[in-house]
Amino acid sequence: MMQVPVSEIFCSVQGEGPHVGVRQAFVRFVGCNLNCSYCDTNVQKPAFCKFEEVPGTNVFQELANPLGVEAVSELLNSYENVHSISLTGGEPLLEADFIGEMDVLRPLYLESNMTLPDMAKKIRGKISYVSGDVKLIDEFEGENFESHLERTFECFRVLRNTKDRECFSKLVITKDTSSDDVLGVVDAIAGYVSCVVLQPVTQKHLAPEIDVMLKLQNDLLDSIDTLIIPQTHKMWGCL
Ligand SMILES: C[S@@+](CC[C@H](N)C(=O)[O-])C[C@H]1O[C@@H](n2cnc3c(N)ncnc32)[C@H](O)[C@@H]1O
Ligand SMILES: Nc1nc2[nH]cc(C(=O)O)c2c(=O)[nH]1
Ligand code: SF4
Ligand SMILES: [Mg+2]
Repeated sequence: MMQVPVSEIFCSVQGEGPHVGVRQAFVRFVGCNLNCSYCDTNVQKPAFCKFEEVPGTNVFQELANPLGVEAVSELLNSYENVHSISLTGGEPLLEADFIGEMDVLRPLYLESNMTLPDMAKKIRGKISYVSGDVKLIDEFEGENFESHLERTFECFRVLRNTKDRECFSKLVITKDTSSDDVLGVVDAIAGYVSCVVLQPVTQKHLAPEIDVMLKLQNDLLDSIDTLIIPQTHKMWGCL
């Protein structure tokens, strides 16, 4: 039976994107192949997985890592009235083999940096929702920006929007984001996604100007449904 380290398992509401507000069970895997400057999540491997048995209590059990796929599935299935199960991290596609063996009662909602197309192929038939980021950072170890983008586009093609799978894209926008870069990548993935979400970075000192966001949305709306939605879970302090 497969085992992997897990950072946390909890039940909350989706705080980002077009399904903001739906109740979800979350499993946060550890480890990431990227290192985004704005990342709000610890991607290191912890000795224990934090499990919030009763949603919203901030009371956690500590489960020794690694956890088996049956245990993780059972913990996720313990939550009531869940719309879907958020696979996040870190980068959940690094654990595609584990995800392939999960046996859960609700649809899977993948939160990914969309840079691992071969891993995506392993689980595409199991995923009902894809919240796919495009990372516009231009510092990559051993790889240039163009090949990073090519792999990103390939990953969107693998996990593209179909009648059985909803795929949308999120782009975190900072004050340093180039609007031309955004227009270029959205043009490349427009055929693969249901809509685009511009997500302003949450740290105030990194945030984009509001007029720049609204102009970018307006330019994108000429070709695709485009929403501006900030992270909402941070506003009311839930997980
Ligand atoms: C922590 S990541 C984990 C999943 C995957 N590695 C990814 O980046 O999509 C989950 C989401 O949080 C977003 N995020 C991380 N830090 C953020 C910040 N400071 N402001 C806004 N969104 C942020 C990411 O862009 C991503 O959409
Ligand atoms: N409430 C809530 N919504 C989220 N949407 C994406 C998250 C993530 O970290 O992947 C996240 C998260 O950590 N909490
Ligand atoms: S890809 Fe996701 S988890 Fe990895 S560093 Fe970037 S925001 Fe953080
Ligand atoms: Mg988060």
